[in-house]
Order: sequence, then structure tokens, then C-alpha cells
Amino acid sequence: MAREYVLAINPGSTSTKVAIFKGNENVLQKNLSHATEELDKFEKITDQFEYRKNIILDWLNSEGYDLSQFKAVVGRGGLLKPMPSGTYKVTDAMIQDLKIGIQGEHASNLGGIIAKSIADIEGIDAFIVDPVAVDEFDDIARISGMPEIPRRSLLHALNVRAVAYNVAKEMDKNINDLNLIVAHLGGGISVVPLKKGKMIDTNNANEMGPFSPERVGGLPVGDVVKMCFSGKYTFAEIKKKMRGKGGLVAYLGTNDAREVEKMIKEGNEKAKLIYEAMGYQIAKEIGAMATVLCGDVDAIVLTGGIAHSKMLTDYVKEMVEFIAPVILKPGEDEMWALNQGVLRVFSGEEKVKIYEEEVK
Ligand SMILES: Nc1ncnc2c1ncn2[C@@H]1O[C@H](COP(=O)(O)OP(=O)(O)O)[C@@H](O)[C@H]1O
Ligand SMILES: CCCC(=O)OP(=O)(O)O
Repeated sequence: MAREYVLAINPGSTSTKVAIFKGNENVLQKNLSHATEELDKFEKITDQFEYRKNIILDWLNSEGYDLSQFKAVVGRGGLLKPMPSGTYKVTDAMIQDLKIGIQGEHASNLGGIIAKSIADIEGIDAFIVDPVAVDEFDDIARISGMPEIPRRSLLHALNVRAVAYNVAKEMDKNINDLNLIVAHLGGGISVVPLKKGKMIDTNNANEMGPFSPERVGGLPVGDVVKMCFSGKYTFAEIKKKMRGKGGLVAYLGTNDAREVEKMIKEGNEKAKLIYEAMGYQIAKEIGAMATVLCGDVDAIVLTGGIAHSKMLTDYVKEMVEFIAPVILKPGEDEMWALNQGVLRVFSGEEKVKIYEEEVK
């Protein structure tokens, strides 16, 4: 049987997106949801490996696909060591760091692990593309003010880079000739200045920058320290408050921006204040990143699920349009971006990278 398909795997906190590509064509895509009760059985995210892998294999089987039809498997890459952007072959050294969670726990750590395990059944290659740990920071961006805690490049690199490439193409320009600010507005928010294609700074969606549907963003640090030492919360509880139960969830009890808009339309003043505050913080972060680019910005791009929201994007647009034109690219197409990364390697347009040769 000819090997003509690429299997793409994108593990998220509550679901695993899977897609089958034939060349550029997305033949089949599915969001495999995982019940909270199922995921709660596992202590660590990487412990979910076998469970999620089996669900993917069952799905392939139920759709009538055989692994012998696949030429590669690609997964979203996780919190590895800081590394350049690109397409990476999944190696044993990479698997080891994904399992440890060398820069932290995240569902995307499962991407490479599951991809390699499925690819190994057939002896084909497994890849990851533009992982969360892509680090193209200028050194000055690493300085935080406390030497023990450097600022880290952790971001929605896969979607940000893919969207930036598409915008450059539409502008009939090479990404390396443009300065862009891309704001990925999803469950977490990354605001990224791209200087001639290089992602030279970002807020770190899990710890700083604007609050988001489910994360707190940057907080007054003294008060955080007091809360941590108050004896009222365990480490796990604090972590959950910061990520999962922060942002819109904390103020309004939902991570769904559409729900919030419904509340606003029904006259809920608190919902209006909080939603606008999220827009305010996003705009403020875009302003900060414009400064990083010395004001030389060709376009500001709003992407991710919340970029679908006219209410939110109009609010942000009004505050930042003085910097550069605002382009809307709602939603994300990480599955497409994963496949493109593999195709670039297969076509010879890009050389595949080896993790242990690239990381410091
Ligand atoms: N049409 C829409 N209008 C407003 N918000 C939306 C719309 N579609 C999705 N969203 C919001 O986008 C957020 C999720 O974005 P998404 O990019 O899918 O997140 P994730 O980071 O989980 O991939 C949610 O808050 C969701 O409510
Ligand atoms: C740290 C940036 C990556 C990230 O937060 O991804 P998700 O929003 O998918 O959790």
C-alpha cells in the first residue's frame, strides 16, 4: 500500500485534535474530546500518553485507515529546551525532555511522544513543528530584574509563525522583510513582535501579559507572594488559580468569550468591564511590543478564537490602529501548520532539525 498520508496530532488541555493530510489537502479532521473525569485519573499530563494514543489509534481504525498508509506523523511540540523555530525529527533525547517537562507541564508535551510512538509502529519518521519552546529572543528580552528568574520565550509559536507567513504572502512580501506584531487570542494569549521574521520577545501566555479567558496574566508580584505564603492554598491550588481558573473564569465563571458577550448584551455591567479590561490589556501589550520594534511596524495581526469577536477586536483596534493597520485572522490552523512543516522538509525547502544539535 502506498504511503501517502501525514497524521497530525495536537493535544490540548481537554481534547486531542487529529487530522489526516494528503499533500496540502486536509482529508479528515476530528476533535477527540476527553472527559475531565478521565483526565483527572492521571497525576501528570504525560501519564495520559497511553490513553490518548489509544483513542487516536481507535479513531484511525474507525475511519478505515491503516497505519501502513502513512508516511509520517507530526505532533505539536511542547515545553522543550529553548530552541530555534523549524521542523524537528523526534529523537530519543527530545522524548526524554518531553517526558520530564524540562520547562514545565503542558498538554503539547504529549504531541511528540505520541507521534513517535505511533510512527515507530511503522518505522516511519515523527516530527514536531515550531514548538511552544521556540526561542528567538534578543538577549535583552531575557532580563527580568531578578537574575534567578529570567524571562522565558514560551508562546503559541506554531500559529503565530503560520499566520505571519500567510499575512506576508498576502502582502506580497517576504516575512524576513516585515515587522509584525501578532497577537494570538485564545484560551491563553501571546503577543509577539516579529522583527524581520524573528520572534524577538513575547509575554509568556502562562505567566505574564494580558489576562485571558482562563489565565491571570501579569499580577502585582508582592500580593502574589503574600497569597502564596498565606497558608490558605496549596501549590497546586495556586497553580490552578493562575492557569485554568484565572482571567474571565475567575471574574465571570466562564472561559467562553461568546458567553461573556451574551452577558454584556443582556446588560451585565461587570461582564462589560471585565471584557473591556481584557481588550485594554491586550492593546497595552501590543503597544509595548510596538516599542520593542521602535515603532517600525508594518501590521498588527489579531488571530485565535477571540479574533472572531467583533466586540473585542473593535475595542483593541481603536486603541492600537495609530501604530499600524490591524489585520484580522480569526481562529487558528495549527493542524495545517503542522502538515506544512512536514511538507517543507519533504520538498527540501527546509532542512529537518535535530533537537540535541540545536539546543544549548
Ligand atoms: N465567534 C466567536 N466570538 C467570540 N469568541 C470566540 C468565538 N469563537 C471562539 N471564541 C473564543 O475563543 C476562545 C478560544 O480560542 P481558541 O483559539 O480556540 O483557544 P485555544 O487556545 O483553546 O486553542 C474562547 O474564549 C472562545 O469562547
Ligand atoms: C505558553 C504558550 C503556549 C500555550 O499556552 O498554549 P495553549 O494555549 O494551547 O495552552
